Amino acid sequence: MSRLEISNVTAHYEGAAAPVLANVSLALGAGEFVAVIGRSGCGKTTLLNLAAGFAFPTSGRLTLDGQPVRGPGPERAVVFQDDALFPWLSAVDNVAFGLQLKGVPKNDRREAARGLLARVGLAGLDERPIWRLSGGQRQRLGLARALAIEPAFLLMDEPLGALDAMTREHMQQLLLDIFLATRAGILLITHSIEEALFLATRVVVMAPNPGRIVRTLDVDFSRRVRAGESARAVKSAPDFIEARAELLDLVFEREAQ
Ligand SMILES: Nc1ncnc2c1ncn2[C@@H]1O[C@H](COP(=O)(O)OP(=O)(O)OP(=O)(O)O)[C@@H](O)[C@H]1O
Repeated sequence: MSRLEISNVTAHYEGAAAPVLANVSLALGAGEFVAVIGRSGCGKTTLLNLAAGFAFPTSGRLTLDGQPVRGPGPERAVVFQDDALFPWLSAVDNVAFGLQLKGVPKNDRREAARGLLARVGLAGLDERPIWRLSGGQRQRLGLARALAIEPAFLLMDEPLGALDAMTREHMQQLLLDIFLATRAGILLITHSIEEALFLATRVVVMAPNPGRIVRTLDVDFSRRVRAGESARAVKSAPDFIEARAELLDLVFEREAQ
C-alpha cells in the first residue's frame, strides 16, 4: 500500500520575506481523499508541487513508502485546471500517449485508451480533436490520461475550477466513482468548501503568511452518496451545512487576520 508523507516541511521562494509553507505535515495513503482549502496565496499549489516532485522543500521530509521523493514519478499523476493536453492529437491519442509512457505495446494502446475514454464518459469521442471538446470534456480527458498510468496517487489542482455548476457536479460524481474504483490516494486542491466536504475523507484548511495547516477535519459525506443518497440530499443535510459553515468561518476568520 502506497503512502506519501510530507513531514514538517518548510519552503521558501527566493526573495520572499515569509516562508511559503511552514512546518506542514500531511500524509496520504491509498483509499484516502484529502481536499485542501484556504484563501488564495496560502500555499496550496506549492504543497501540491512538492508532493508531485516538481519543487523541493527548504527543510523537512517528503517520502514515498519511506523513500525520499526526488522528483516526479509515474505513481503520482497530476491533473491541472488547464490540462496540458496535446492539441494536435485526438482524444484517444492523448490517452494513448500516457499508455506509451507506461510501456503498453503500440497495438494495445488505442484499445486500452478507448476503454479509459468510456470510463470517463467520453465514449464515441475518440477521434475528436482537442479543440472540438468542451471544457468539461477536456477535464474528463485529462482524468483519463492520468488514469492511464494507473497511479497510486492522483494530485489535482483545482481541476473543476473552470467548469459551469452543472458540469462541475457531474465531474464531482465522476471523481467519486474513480476514487471508489481505483482506491488511489487523492489530493485535491479546491476553492470550493462544498466540493471539499462532499468529496473528501479529510479536509485540510490552510492559512497564509506563512502557509500552514490550521485545521484538519475527517469527514464521510461521500459514503452517503455511495449508500444511495443523492448528491443534492447530502449537500443539503443539516450536518453538511453545519460543517460547511464551520469551514467558512475558519477560512474567513483567518482572512480577517
Ligand atoms: N514560483 C514562485 N516564485 C515566487 N513566489 C511564488 C511562486 N509561486 C508562488 N509564489 C507565491 O507563494 C505564495 C503561495 O502561492 P501558491 O500558488 O502556492 O498559493 P495557492 O494557495 O495555491 O493560491 P491560489 O489559491 O491563488 O492558487 C503566493 O504568495 C505566491 O505569490
